[in-house]
Amino acid sequence: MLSQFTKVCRCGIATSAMKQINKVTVIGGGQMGAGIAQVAAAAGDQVTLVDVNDSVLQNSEKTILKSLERVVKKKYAESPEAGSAYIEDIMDRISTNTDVMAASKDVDLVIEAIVENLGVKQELFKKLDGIASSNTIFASNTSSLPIREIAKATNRLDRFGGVHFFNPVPLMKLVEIVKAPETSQATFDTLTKWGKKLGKTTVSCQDTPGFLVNRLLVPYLMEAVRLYERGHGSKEDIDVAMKLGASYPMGPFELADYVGLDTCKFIIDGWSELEPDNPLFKPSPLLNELVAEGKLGRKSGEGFYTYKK
Ligand SMILES: CCCCCCCCCCCCC[C@H](O)CC(=O)SCCNC(=O)CCNC(=O)[C@H](O)C(C)(C)COP(=O)(O)OP(=O)(O)OC[C@H]1O[C@@H](n2cnc3c(N)ncnc32)[C@H](O)[C@@H]1OP(=O)(O)O
Ligand SMILES: NC(=O)c1ccc[n+]([C@@H]2O[C@H](COP(=O)([O-])OP(=O)(O)OC[C@H]3O[C@@H](n4cnc5c(N)ncnc54)[C@H](O)[C@@H]3O)[C@@H](O)[C@H]2O)c1
Repeated sequence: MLSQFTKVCRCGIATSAMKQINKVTVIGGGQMGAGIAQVAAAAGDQVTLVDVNDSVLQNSEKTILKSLERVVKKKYAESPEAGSAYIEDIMDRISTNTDVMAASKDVDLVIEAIVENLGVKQELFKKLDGIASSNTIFASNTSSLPIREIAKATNRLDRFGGVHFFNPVPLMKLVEIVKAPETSQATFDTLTKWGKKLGKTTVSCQDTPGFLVNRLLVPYLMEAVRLYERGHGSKEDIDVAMKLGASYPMGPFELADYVGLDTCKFIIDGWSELEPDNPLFKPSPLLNELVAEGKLGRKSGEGFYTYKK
């Protein structure tokens, strides 16, 4: 049987066609998953947000609501009633679920934003592949892992791509769309169209380490921490220097705390394993120490800096 994702051209040969994404399951209710769910629902998609932990999902709903309130304060400054209706409309399109299998059975797209660990992501997609419709496209929001390696856990390499959002998702304008070697053109086009529907600018990436942005950003952040470890500048001065001297909105230490130091460590550990001789990817003793102490940045209340809870 031909799937919806396949059309027959006049010559009678089955070809893949771009499809419309309207129903989305987002797996992982942390900072990225909540943001992706928000922007997808704001663009009109029916969204189910999934996490293994119900208290995370309650928190995600609060985060989305808070973010929408900030959006509305600007967008509907003159009309608070229209603002409330806008929020209600979006929140109505988002449901939450801790049952990943039930939530992924009959949707157009499953996008994963769980912990940055290859084995955990592969295990998730292997299970999903068994229950999701053959029409469903799978995508990962990974920051640093090869899309093809994650996709290999499934039998749908052609319907698997990377969709890399940036933090905070509601404000950051870019999405990297990653075409792994077996990602079909139809899947790539569908994901690109979806990124644009969400109001983002998309760039096309090959499945190379860090895609475009992180291949440049990770060495920069690692150089900042090494500068500090060598005692060549305080973290406060380095942050001020990059904000005022290079016009970055956040300094490197502020940004690492914002991203989450556990995620930063997962990324650099993975890359240093892949290329142990590359000095740019050498792990940082200070980053390791902070993560071992549970200091994960803003989300845990302390990282390079301390935050009010
Ligand atoms: C040094 C350590 C080294 C170790 C690390 C090594 C490993 C490397 C790790 C790499 C990680 C990669 C991660 C990932 O794959 C890729 C990324 O996502 S990288 C992160 C990209 N993001 C950024 O670079 C963000 C930079 N920061 C900013 O752009 C801004 O600071 C900000 C976040 C937009 C916040 O702006 P501010 O002006 O500072 O703060 P305000 O609170 O005043 O906000 C301004 C304005 O925006 C509204 N707003 C803020 N947040 C939200 C939201 N979530 N939703 C809706 N609206 C929001 C806010 O209301 C304000 O509106 P206004 O009042 O102005 O009308
Ligand atoms: N933090 C960033 O700035 C950023 C930016 C772009 C991409 N990413 C990528 O997005 C992904 C998520 O990052 P984050 O910062 O949102 O992490 P996070 O720690 O905030 O959230 C991850 C969530 O996934 C949940 N989870 C873990 N395993 C799960 C499973 N098997 N099934 C369902 N839920 C599960 C956890 O309970 C947690 O709530 C990572 O791959 C990361 O590299 C992060």
